[in-house]
Amino acid sequence: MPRISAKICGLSTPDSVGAAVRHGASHIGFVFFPKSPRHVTAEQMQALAAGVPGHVAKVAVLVDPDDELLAAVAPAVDVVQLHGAETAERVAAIGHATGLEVWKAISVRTRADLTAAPSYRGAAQRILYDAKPPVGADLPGGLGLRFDWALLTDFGHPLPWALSGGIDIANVARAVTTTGASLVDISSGVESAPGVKDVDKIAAFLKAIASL
Ligand SMILES: O=C(O)c1ccccc1N[C@@H]1O[C@H](COP(=O)(O)O)[C@@H](O)[C@H]1O
Repeated sequence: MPRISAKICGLSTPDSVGAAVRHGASHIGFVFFPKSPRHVTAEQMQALAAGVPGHVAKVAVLVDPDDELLAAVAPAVDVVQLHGAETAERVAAIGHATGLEVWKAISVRTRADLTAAPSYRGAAQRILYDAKPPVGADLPGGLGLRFDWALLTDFGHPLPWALSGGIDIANVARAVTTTGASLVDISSGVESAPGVKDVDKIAAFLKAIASL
């Protein structure tokens, strides 16, 4: 079992799913957000996820989802990642309604942004720290942006957590050393263009993770 686990996010082709699974991803993510170049429908995700072995957790990345979308997606995944402005009450309700593990993404630019995390205790099972997008950005994540990882160095994490935002093969060792993350989440960093996953980059990234 590697010391550091990795979620490869924004998968939309059988090849990229295969590469993530074959090379040891602990989690694979599917984005349900029409403005995203990684957007998939529930039907596409079900087809992509069909042959994924049980030890690889399937994560649905959702942004302020309504109940209809949740009902369409939840039966085929193991984890719901909420990347919008969901309150703790909404996060808890989604957990109860779906029976799934729920991750809440927190957008970070300054230390003050971290104060949102404790409010999700008892509602989410994991916090995902991501970089805050620029004002007016089309996407709340998946922009390849980093935040100041040193902000997490002495932070008293209220919940299990993962690190995301601008991680790539060149910086992942520093990301892990600086923050102490044991689970990292990557999307843009294993792409050749927005939404286009590169199977060689996926393989190289997971190889690098295994050696940390
Ligand atoms: O990837 C997207 O398009 C996306 C859309 C809507 C919400 C979240 C999205 N991606 C998440 O963003 C982070 C970081 O991605 P990156 O490595 O910086 O590109 C990751 O958690 C994705 O799940």
